[in-house]
Amino acid sequence: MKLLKDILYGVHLTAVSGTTSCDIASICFDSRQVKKNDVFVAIKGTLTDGHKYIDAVVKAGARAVICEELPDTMQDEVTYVEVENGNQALAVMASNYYGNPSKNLKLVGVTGTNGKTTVSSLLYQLFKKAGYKVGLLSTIKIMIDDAEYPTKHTTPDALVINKYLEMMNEAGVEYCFMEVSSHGIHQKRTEGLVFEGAIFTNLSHDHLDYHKTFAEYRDTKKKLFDQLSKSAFALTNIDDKNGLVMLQNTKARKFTYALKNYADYRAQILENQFDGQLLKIDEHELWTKLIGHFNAYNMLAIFATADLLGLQKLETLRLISELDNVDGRFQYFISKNRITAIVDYAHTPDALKNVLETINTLRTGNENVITVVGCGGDRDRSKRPVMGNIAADMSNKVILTSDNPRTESPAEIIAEMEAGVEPQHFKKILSIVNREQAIKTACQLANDNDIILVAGKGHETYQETNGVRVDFDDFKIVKEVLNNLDK
Ligand SMILES: CC(=O)N[C@H]1[C@@H](OP(=O)(O)OP(=O)(O)OC[C@H]2O[C@@H](n3ccc(=O)[nH]c3=O)[C@H](O)[C@@H]2O)O[C@H](CO)[C@@H](O)[C@@H]1O[C@H](C)C(=O)N[C@@H](C)C(=O)N[C@H](CCC(=O)O)C(=O)O
Ligand SMILES: Nc1ncnc2c1ncn2[C@@H]1O[C@H](COP(=O)(O)OP(=O)(O)OP(=O)(O)O)[C@@H](O)[C@H]1O
Ligand SMILES: N[C@H](CCC[C@H](N)C(=O)O)C(=O)O
Ligand SMILES: [Mg+2]
Repeated sequence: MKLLKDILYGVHLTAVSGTTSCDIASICFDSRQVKKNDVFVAIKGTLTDGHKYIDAVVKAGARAVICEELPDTMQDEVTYVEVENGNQALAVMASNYYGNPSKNLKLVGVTGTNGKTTVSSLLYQLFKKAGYKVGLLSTIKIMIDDAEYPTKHTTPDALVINKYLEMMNEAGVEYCFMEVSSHGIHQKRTEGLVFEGAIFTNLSHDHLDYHKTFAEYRDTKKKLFDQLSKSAFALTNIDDKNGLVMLQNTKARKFTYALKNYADYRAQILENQFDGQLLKIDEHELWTKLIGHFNAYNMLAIFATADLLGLQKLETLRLISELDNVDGRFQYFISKNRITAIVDYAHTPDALKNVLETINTLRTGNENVITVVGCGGDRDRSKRPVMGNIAADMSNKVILTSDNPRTESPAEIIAEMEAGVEPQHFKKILSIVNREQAIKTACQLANDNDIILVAGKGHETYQETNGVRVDFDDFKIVKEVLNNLDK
């Protein structure tokens, strides 16, 4: 039990009815989970409004209700607190409830359209190798040093974040790296957290269903930097045209990285091969297994972060060369007949273009590139035609297919992708709704030495349709099919 007034510390209250000196069992923002003596926080969401469920939570035994407007009828035994913003209140309350765990470790946030999982997972690996106890909150998984936990979000809700940070405190974790998505920032899931630093990777087309305009999407990302303290660091990629925007209003110490422009941290690509690339960072040569110019940015970002967090530069470079690729990011397998199958989480136009550019620059002869790709349902529809055309333009053959249709019709999503394909590429494309069948067809079409790219789902081990997730693993399937075809 915790006192309501302690949980509310730092929350801007606009009205209170009842006592705040009451005991609270736990914080809840979903009426369906409220138990006796809980405090319920009403949130205005995208589908419904938590305020509609206030009567129901009171019946279920809630001791207190936090809301943006006090209800017309109030019960004497319940405390009602009015706040300006439910999401913000929830985030601050969650931090207080779990003892402000972000203050007891060095928390670094990574934001940007692409590269968040890669950068945060590599930082986790790097700091582990350097001998520290490390935490990770990422799209793929949550790690408390060596213990792994599943996750459904890139940036979980404030209660989940703070619960895991508290567990990290208990486990003696010193550094934690976390992905900060634009949905997370917009829904204030990370407010109330104390960041040691923040990293910006890049900004390109995504989530314009949710943020409506690119400017709004950019400004949402920028908020992470606006909220940093004076002692924190703000590290940005200034080869990206929005890199400097992130630093405009931050109080933090500002640092830049770049491959093309003058910056505090610079890298050069000396060699690029299928099994790795040679980089020059800080006058030192460094071999990394991660390929593609986008990964040169990722490696530079982690080198700079390690330096800003006080690791020795030479030791960092040595450890970076040992880092392994992240699951589902350019994960490849070479078959008996030298067909290369690559699984990559490219689910945005920019990521798809980068991956195909990398593949095309590594081609040594006249091998064909066969791409299997789809676009997610209930997500930004305007990505679909653009991704359809990028795939067709940069591959010899494309199979358009499904990627988590969610509540949409898979065939209609594919039709929207097809609509973007320019006429000169029409003969390259095939559409197969069933993703397994699409992968099988790509494998059947592949000749010796060809390259198959299966894009969009990366590490995911499911396909989601109408709220139901069935087991589905791109890498496992493509490997099995090629082996069974004896190719
Ligand atoms: C669009 C979106 O982001 N939605 C998130 C949001 O839910 P919502 O706004 O739809 O909530 P709602 O259903 O309208 O309900 C409003 C409030 O009423 C409450 N409620 C609802 C029903 C009821 O009977 N009783 C009740 O109390 C709900 O608990 C909620 O507090 O708040 C929920 C709780 O935090 C999230 O789980 C949910 O994520 C949904 C499932 C989702 O798919 N989000 C994706 C888009 C997302 O967040 N992705 C980013 C990654 C993007 C990227 O990296 O590219 C992420 O960080 O994971
Ligand atoms: N720095 C980068 N710049 C551009 N593209 C990148 C970069 N790093 C990775 N990518 C591409 O984007 C894909 C997704 O990378 P990653 O999972 O690291 O991004 P993310 O930002 O975590 O994505 P999400 O928003 O889904 O969490 C990769 O599979 C790769 O194709
Ligand atoms: N974080 C991204 C992941 C997209 C991955 C893709 N496979 C899909 O399901 O659309 C999102 O939630 O939009
Ligand atoms: Mg991610």
